[in-house]
Amino acid sequence: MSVPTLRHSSRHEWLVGACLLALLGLLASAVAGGLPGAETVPVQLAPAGPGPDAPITADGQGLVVDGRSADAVVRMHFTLPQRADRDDPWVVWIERKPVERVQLARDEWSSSSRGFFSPRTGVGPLPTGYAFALPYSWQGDVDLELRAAGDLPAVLRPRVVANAEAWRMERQGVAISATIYASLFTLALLALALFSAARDRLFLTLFGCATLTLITLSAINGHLYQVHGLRWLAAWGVQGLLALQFLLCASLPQLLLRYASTRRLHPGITRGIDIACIAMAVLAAVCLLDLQPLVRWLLPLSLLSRAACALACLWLVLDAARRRLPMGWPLAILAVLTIAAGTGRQLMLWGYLQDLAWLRSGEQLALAGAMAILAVGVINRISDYRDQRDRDQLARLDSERRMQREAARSDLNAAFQVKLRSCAEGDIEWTAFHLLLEHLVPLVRAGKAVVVARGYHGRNVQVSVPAARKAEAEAFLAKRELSLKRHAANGIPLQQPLSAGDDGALAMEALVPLPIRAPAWGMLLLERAGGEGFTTEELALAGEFIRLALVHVDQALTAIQLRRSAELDALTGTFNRRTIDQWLVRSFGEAERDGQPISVLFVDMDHFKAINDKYGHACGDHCLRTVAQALRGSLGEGDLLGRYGGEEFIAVLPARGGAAARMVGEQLRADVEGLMLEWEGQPLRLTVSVGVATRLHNELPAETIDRADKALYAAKRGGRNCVHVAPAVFS
Ligand SMILES: Nc1nc2c(ncn2[C@@H]2O[C@H](COP(=O)(O)OP(=O)(O)OP(=O)(O)O)[C@@H](O)[C@H]2O)c(=O)[nH]1
Repeated sequence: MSVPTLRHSSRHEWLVGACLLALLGLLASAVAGGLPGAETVPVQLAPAGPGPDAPITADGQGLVVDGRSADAVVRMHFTLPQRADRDDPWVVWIERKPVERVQLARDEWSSSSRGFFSPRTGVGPLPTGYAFALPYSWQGDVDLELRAAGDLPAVLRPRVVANAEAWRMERQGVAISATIYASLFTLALLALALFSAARDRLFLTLFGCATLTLITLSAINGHLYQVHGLRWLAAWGVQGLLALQFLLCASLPQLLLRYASTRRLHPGITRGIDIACIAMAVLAAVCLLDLQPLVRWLLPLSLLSRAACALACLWLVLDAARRRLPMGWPLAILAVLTIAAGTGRQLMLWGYLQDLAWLRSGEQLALAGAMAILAVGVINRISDYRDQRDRDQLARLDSERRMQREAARSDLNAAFQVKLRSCAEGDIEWTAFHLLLEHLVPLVRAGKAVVVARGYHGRNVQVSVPAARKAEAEAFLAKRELSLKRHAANGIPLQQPLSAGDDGALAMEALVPLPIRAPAWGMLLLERAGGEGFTTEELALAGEFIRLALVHVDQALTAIQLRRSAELDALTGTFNRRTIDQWLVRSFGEAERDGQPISVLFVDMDHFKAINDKYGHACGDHCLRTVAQALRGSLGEGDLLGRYGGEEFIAVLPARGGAAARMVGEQLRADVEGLMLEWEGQPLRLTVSVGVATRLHNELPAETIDRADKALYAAKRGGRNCVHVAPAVFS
């Protein structure tokens, strides 16, 4: 299947606006949640011992964990005011960062040790920070030792807040994390449903990315290890986190590549992205295999791959936006936001920025938002598939229709060839139009159809379908004959709604003129029930069928004329000598088979040369035609008449013997003698001599003709204008 064209995204602008507004609302609420509450006690960090390199940030607010698993220790100093509410003690609250352990201690008191990868019960389902409740009795100046260690460099900024404030921050974190997880989970389900519906691997990639993002973010937040069945994943520690980040960095550009269909446009760059993605997937595998010599390189490589992934994604979405792909610009904006928030979060982890809620969750919210926008963009493809499917369906229907029409056209052609060949001359037009309607009406879904032709080859023809409504069609045509004739002269097909009849039913009528030469005219009328008109294609088809019918009518008529000119004598219209010879052979064979007599008469005009000489050849021709007509009139149905030579005719009389043949000969002679002929005002008198011969047993046509010829000669010698019957043998 060809790649569907992606379309302009303007119709989703409102949706983009709504999404961005929702996202901004969430961010605003996150920022509000991150502001220090009223009940916060200022904390000052100081070196725990006399050593020169205290692990404290420059502002004196953060403990620096260097990522080498050795404990970093600082002294916290703060002054606790008197608490009114015993149920709301002071709490040391530390942003949840991936550290192995963090603990507080003072004299004999020490808190329990907390760790990112050692999930604890009783901290809520989606913990945001490490909260250590301080004994209620503590008041005034307090010095506490804070210890922390981890495999990743991080800065911990302890805050002393009222318990209620700590819970507020926790609830805030739960709301934001739940929003992110729920949206990613919904997206993953949606992508899976879309994949099963559309069978496009793009949706499968979206599903994979949404799922991977969900897992990675929940791992980065430490929530993944809170899930009872997934606690074992914590065994991988930081390397598990890095592996997930590598995988995510490998999958996001792949998703964007598919979304942007850039593969075909920039093969070099996309091949580079592919190779980088494969390298990141390999690094993810290395993380999980825990290959010790490589471990120290994994963290810088992870930062590098995140930067590379960010750049690749930015390039892809900017390219998509430039090409005006659906959701291109909103996605580009969110990509920039995600990268900015991700950079801020990393700076926060390293201690360059304060622990603010929007820095904590901004990247994740922006990433989830970008995935949602991307999902909207790729869902747009569904309509492209639908358009493509509709186009395919139309093309299939069109080709089916073409094939059907082509088949009907060749059927019609074959029918014309078979039926018109065996048609009598007078039936050719009617038969052709009938065949035309028979083939056309089902194709154009016409309820009724009529072909009317006036003066076509000198004939008036009218054919209607269904035949049962012929009388109705005739009455209808009689009323409109004049207007139809006028329209036929235009030669342009048209259609018009028919005025509703008594039953109120609507109908469309198409008029397709027959291209025949004036003064003849003709029209094809098609009627379809209902308001649906005939398509241009249907009218064109009707025109084409009409032209085909007219061509075949002309061919059939020409064939008949050719046949006739080959069989008949051009001057007299009687059979020519070749035809008569063929008929004689056939008739003699039949007489032999049936045991019937057969006679041959030779009729020769008397003194014809004298007429020619006296009045000219035109007069002679006229006499020949007139005599031929008279002879034809005197012969019976089954008798044959032909011109055998100049002024000599032959008549073949099947089933008649000598006496009957002689009588016919006498009749012919008398009829010619009785002709009242005139030429240029002068009366002409014509006579003929007739020689008769009846077939003898086993006699061949040539032999009988020979005897008839001799009998004619005898008649001529006997004074002309008489009949002589040939004896069996001339003496
Ligand atoms: N006008 C005309 N004359 C023809 C045609 N074919 C033959 N003829 C003429 O017919 C005449 C035949 O003459 P003849 O064979 O002498 O016979 P005849 O004059 O009829 O004399 P008898 O047969 O002996 O009575 C010739 O003059 C031919 O030119 C034709 O098609 N048209």
